[in-house]
Amino acid sequence: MTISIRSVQKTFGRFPALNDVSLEIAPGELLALLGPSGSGKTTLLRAIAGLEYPDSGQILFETEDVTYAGAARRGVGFVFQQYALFKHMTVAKNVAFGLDVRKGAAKPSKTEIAARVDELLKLVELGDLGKRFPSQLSGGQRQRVALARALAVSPRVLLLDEPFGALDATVRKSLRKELRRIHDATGVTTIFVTHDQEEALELADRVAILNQGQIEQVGTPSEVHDNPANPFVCGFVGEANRFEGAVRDGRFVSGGVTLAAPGLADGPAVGFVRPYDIALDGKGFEVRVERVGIDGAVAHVDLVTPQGERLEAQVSREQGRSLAAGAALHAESRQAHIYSL
Ligand SMILES: Nc1ncnc2c1ncn2[C@@H]1O[C@H](COP(=O)(O)OP(=O)(O)OP(=O)(O)O)[C@@H](O)[C@H]1O
Repeated sequence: MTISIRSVQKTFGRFPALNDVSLEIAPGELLALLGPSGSGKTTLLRAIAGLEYPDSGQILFETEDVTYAGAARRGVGFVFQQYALFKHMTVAKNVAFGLDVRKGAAKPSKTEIAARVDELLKLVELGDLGKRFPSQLSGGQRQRVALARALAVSPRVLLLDEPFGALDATVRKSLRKELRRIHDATGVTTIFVTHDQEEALELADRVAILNQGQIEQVGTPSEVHDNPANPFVCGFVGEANRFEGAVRDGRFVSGGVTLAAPGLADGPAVGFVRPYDIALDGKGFEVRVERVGIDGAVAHVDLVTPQGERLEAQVSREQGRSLAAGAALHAESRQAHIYSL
């Protein structure tokens, strides 16, 4: 189902939580809403769910205007960060809940419900745990149950608000892959809120980056990472060294750091270089190695220019091992992102 968000505005008191937000989500797409705390992600998700109403603007499901429709009418499945499972019900009963509460002809038979619960528990790989209670599950398992429960009613759209936020890093990573697999198996249009850029880039088909109630950029993970539209996106998506300086004659200069800035007009600018876009192979501006930290297959090298600018390069483990603190080198960026101010 296509979801269209058109010029949505939402103010709490005098604070604009959403400021003229427009966004189109394609059928079957997995879209991440990414942004820092307070940027409006949850407010936008709640407006799509029908748990919050915009002050102005429109939300369409296909051609149906649902801007002021109640949550129940929209056919959305919702998963929150906090496990909202019913503690006194078994896993199977939790998953069945949305079907059990249906009335009259809309309610499937007992056998149908049991079959659907079985199918969903298999899908989230909890096939054997239907008889357990939520208190007998790990945090990751509870979120799988929450996901199965949200999917039970065959929602038109699945909305997830930081669903893995309360879990540890390893469980988060594996559930991320699970969610992608489940999404691919069900094909349900999914919107996923996160403040974790790695999670958004790894999981989503497209990422919408929010900042102070506005959308800064929408694009595929590669587009927002490789071609960030503005300094905010560049600093927020992927790691980056940031320098303030000026462009003169096609070069950006910030103290001892120089970067190629072809085609940019002379004047004040801000430049970003990703640590893995810095080459330490004898060319470029002068730097001194302050520290080398080996982290698995890569090495993080802290560098300082003679004028005092600090930057980090990421090189191979082998190259990192060959570098000693105090060594004088030359650094060159393979790719930089420079924005006129
Ligand atoms: N019910 C409310 N009443 C007043 N202000 C609110 C309300 N809900 C949200 N806000 C404010 O609106 C802004 C956006 O909040 P929102 O929860 O959408 O941000 P978020 O990007 O989801 O943040 P987080 O990642 O911290 O959850 C925040 O400044 C928040 O304080």
